[in-house]
Amino acid sequence: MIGTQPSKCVSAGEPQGTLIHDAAHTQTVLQPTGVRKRGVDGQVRSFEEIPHTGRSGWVNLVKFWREDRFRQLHKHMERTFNAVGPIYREHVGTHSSVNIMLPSDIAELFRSEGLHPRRMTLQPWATHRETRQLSKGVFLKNGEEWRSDRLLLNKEVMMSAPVKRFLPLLDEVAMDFCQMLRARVEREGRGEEGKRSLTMDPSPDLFRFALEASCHVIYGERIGLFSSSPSMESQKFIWAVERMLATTPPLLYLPPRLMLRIGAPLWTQHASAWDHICSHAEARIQKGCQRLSSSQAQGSEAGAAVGQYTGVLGQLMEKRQLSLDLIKANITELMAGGVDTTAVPLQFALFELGRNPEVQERVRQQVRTSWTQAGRDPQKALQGAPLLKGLIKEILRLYPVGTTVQRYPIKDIVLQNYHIPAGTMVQACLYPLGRSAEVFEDPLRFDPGRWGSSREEGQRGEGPGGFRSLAFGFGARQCVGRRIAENEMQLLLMHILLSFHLSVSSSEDIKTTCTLILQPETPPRITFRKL
Ligand code: HEM
Repeated sequence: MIGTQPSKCVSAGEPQGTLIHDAAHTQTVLQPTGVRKRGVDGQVRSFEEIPHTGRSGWVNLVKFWREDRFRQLHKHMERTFNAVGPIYREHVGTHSSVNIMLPSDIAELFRSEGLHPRRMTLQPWATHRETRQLSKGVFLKNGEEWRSDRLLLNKEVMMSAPVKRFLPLLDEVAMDFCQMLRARVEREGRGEEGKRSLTMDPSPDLFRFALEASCHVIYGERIGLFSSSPSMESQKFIWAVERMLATTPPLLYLPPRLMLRIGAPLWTQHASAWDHICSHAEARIQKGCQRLSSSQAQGSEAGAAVGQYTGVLGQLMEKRQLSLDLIKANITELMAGGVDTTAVPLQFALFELGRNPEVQERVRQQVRTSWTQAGRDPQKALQGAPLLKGLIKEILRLYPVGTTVQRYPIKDIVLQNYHIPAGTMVQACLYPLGRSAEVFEDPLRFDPGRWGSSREEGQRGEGPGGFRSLAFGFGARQCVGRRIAENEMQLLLMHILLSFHLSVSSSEDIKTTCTLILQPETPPRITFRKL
C-alpha cells in the first residue's frame, strides 16, 4: 500500500509532480500532476494537508518582493501547479488563498458562492471626498443591498435591449478609429499609394480608442480623442488608471501598519491615482447631467430627444432608481474598469492575428461575407461572424486580463478531496487553466474556431465543456462591463480586418507581465497594410 502523505512544502522549481512518501518502500516517489489524491480509506483530507508554498507569509512576501514575483504571478502559478498538481495553498504577507485551476473544481466553487465581500484596494480614508464616496458606494457594499443596486445597473449594460442601443455608438467609434489609422498609414506608410503599409506600436491609439468608446457609451458623448489635438485631461486619465492598476498588487499583500511604513509612497501614488480618476469622472458626470437637463428642456419644448439614447449615465438619471451618489460611484467604476481591460487584449489580438496569417484570413473571409450580407448593420454583422466571438475568447484564454477570479465559499466544500472551510479565499487561476493540456487540446495553438465546437461551448454548463472561458468571471458578481467589452473589441477587430492586412516581424511569444492586469512587457509592433 502506498502511504499518501504529501510533503508539506513545495517550491515551484521542483520537478513535475508531488512528492509522496511511500510508507511500504520507505522511499519518496513522484506522483504525476493532475492525479486526484485520495485520503486514507477514501476519506476527505484535511485543509492542512493541501500542498503549500511555505508556511510563513512573511518569508514568502520577502521572496515575492526580491524575485519580483508580483509581476510574474501568472507564471509562478503555472509553475506551481505543474510541480504540485491542481490545488495548492499560498500565504503571502496578509494574503492567504487556496489556488485551483481545473474546471470541475471551479464549478464546485461557484456552486457555493455567496454574495461575498470584494477585496478592497481603496480605503475609506482616501483623501478626496469623491474617492471616499466611491468607496462607500461600491467597494464597501455587499449582500442584498449591493445585489439590488447591481441588478438595476445590469438593466443598463448587460441586457440585450441596452446592448442593442449602445452597439451603434461603439461601431461609430470603431469605424472612426480605422479611418484615422488609414489616413495615418497613407501619410506615414511606405509603398505605392493606396497599398501603403506602416509598422507601429498601436497601443497608445488603442488606449485612446478604449476611452473614447467607453465615454460614448457611458456619457452618450464623443470626447474627440482621434482629433489632431486630443485633450490632455483624457491622457492624464489614462495614465491615472495605469498607475492605479500598477500600484494595486503590492498593496494587497501588506497589512495596514506595514503599508503606512514601507508602503507609504505606493499608497500615496495609489490614492492620488484614484483621486484623479474620481475627479475626472465627477467633472464628466456633472457635464453629462447639465447636457441632459438642457436637452430634456429642449426636447420637451420641441418634442425631440424623446427615445434618443443618452448613454448609461443618462438612462440611470432618467430612471432615478439609484441615488445620485450611487450613480456617481458606479459610473466612476465603469470608467476606471473600461480602458486597460479592452485596450490590452486588443494588443494581444492584433499580435496573434499578425503571427497567424491563416487564422487572420479565415476570420476576415467570414467577416467580409457577414458585413456585406448584414447591409452594414453592426449587430447583424457580429451575429453572422461567430469567429470574432471565438477570437475574443481565444485571446482571453491565452492572455486573461485578470489572472484570477476569487470567491469565498459560503459553506464548507471539498476540492480535489481536500476539505475547504467556508470563508476561505479560493482563487480560480485563469492563466494556468487556459494553457493546460488537461483542459484544452493543443493549448498553445491559437484557434478561435475551437470555441465553435460543442465541447467548448456552453461555458455555463457543468458538462465536460463547462467553466473553461471565465475571463469575465461568473454569476452575480461577473464583470458588469462584459457586454460593452465584448462588442467593443469585436467591432474594432471587424473593421480592422476589413481595412488592413496585419503582420509582425517576429513570431516569438510575447513576454508578459502582471500589474493587476496581464499585459505585454513591451507592446508588440504591428504592420498594417491597406487592403
Ligand atoms: C476584456 C475585458 C474585460 C475583462 C476580461 C474583465 C474582467 C473582469 C472580471 C474577471 C471581473 C470580476 C468578475 C468576478 O469576480 O466574477 C470584472 C469585474 C468588473 N469589471 Fe470587468 N472586465 C473587462 C472589461 C470591463 C469593462 C469594459 C468595464 C467597464 C465598462 C468593466 C468594469 C468592471 C466592473 C465595474 C467590475 C466590478 C463588478 C462588480 O463587482 O459588480 N470591465 N471584470
